[in-house]
Amino acid sequence: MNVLLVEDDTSIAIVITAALEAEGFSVSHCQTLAERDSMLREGRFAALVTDVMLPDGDGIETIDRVREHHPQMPIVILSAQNTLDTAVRATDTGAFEYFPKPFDIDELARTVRQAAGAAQGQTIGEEPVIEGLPLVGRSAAMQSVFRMITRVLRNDLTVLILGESGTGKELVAEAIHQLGHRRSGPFIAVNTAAIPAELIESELFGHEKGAFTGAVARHVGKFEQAAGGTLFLDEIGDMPMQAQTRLLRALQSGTVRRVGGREEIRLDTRIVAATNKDLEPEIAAGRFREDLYYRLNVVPINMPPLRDRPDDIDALARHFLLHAANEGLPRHQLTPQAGELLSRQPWRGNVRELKNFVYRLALLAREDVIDVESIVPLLAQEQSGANGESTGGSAPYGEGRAHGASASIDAAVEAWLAATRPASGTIYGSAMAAFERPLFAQVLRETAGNQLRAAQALGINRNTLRKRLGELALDPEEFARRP
Ligand SMILES: Nc1ncnc2c1ncn2[C@@H]1O[C@H](COP(=O)(O)OP(=O)(O)OP(=O)(O)O)[C@@H](O)[C@H]1O
Repeated sequence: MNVLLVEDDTSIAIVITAALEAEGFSVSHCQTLAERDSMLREGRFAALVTDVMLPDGDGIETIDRVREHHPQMPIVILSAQNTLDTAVRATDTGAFEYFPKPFDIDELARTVRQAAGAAQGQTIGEEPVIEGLPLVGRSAAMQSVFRMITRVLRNDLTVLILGESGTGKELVAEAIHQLGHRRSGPFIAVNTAAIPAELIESELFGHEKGAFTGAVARHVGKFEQAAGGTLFLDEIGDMPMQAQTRLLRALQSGTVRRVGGREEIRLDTRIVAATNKDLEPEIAAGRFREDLYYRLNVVPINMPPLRDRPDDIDALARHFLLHAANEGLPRHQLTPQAGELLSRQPWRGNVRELKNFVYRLALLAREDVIDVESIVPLLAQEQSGANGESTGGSAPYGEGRAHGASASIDAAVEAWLAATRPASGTIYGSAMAAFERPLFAQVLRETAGNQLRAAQALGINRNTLRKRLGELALDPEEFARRP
């Protein structure tokens, strides 16, 4: 069986060809769309494996030309642009499979074998593509999230999104809605943990007038409001038992009944649920219904914590800087070293914490180009818990790791070493000088520039202080309080 490979990167083409040949295929290779079209006219191929960005155009946009003459031919798409948008564009073509680069070459070869074996082709999706979804993720872990998203867009399978707080669960739910076949309907999000237990059923299922004291009018519940669209049930792990039972009944029967009502209303909504709780222990402890878990967990999507995908951090930080600027904050850029430093932080509050941090940075940074020096003090604050509300999340992190002030000094030292890289043999001297400057500045601030009191507080000789201040170009006058 012959496979046509369209790939302009010769070294990648060589590797793929070898893997496909090992799988028993013969491979015809070309580098442009024009060559692709002419080879397809002339030869017979069991499958097409194509890159997206080619010298004479886009491998996805021009797939219609292939489909016209070869409607049944399985197509496997390879792409270096690992955005959700590309994943969706690729699957919208009805491609057999989409591989973001870098990919596992053996998996690719196996997939082509499967595709050629099945050789049944698929129809071209009719759905237009929504550009510019704000889901950033180039890590392998996020690429598999994107793949899962593309698999549920044309069906109504229930999706359960699992992951720590701030990992992007709600954003993924929105993406499923906006890109899916129900996008013209509403997206209704309910935080089940935020609703008082006694109101939850009425919130979800609605109530009839007079159903209970205070029910002065009929209320249409979230299930009905979401008709034709998507219902996002957030924090499902915190739902009270009784509401769980009613939810299960609704999912089983495909109908809801308003509280105090008799009419059975057919469900017409895709359900996406999410939780940051590990549901299995909740089930074991009798706090979450096992049968409901199985009902919801049809398609699980696991959101990896940010610390497990450091490859995403630089791109996310740049994305948020851009957003901050679009929202009227000063426009900044990030140096590669600064991006690298951010990528090494734990971000216990995940993407939410990073986002808040970047917005604060955008607000506070004085330079247009943000380098390590602007980040270190803010990071130190972040890690000493000064911005506790922004760290969010209950996720356990790094047992045995230093906390509080010592953690912030650790982080500052690590960042400083990474950024300045003093020559071997000079590290101690440079580090002491780097540490002395902010230390002296702080003590001078506290003593309003009084050198005698500063020297006493520091426990050093006044002349030594004066000499060091000169060497460090610190002017005590600057710390004198102005009236
Ligand atoms: N991959 C991503 N790309 C861009 N922005 C993201 C991404 N992931 C998360 N965010 C942003 O981070 C913030 C937190 O995300 P989101 O609210 O979706 O998290 P969550 O997992 O639902 O959190 P919680 O469990 O606390 O509800 C949001 O502002 C969201 O837009």
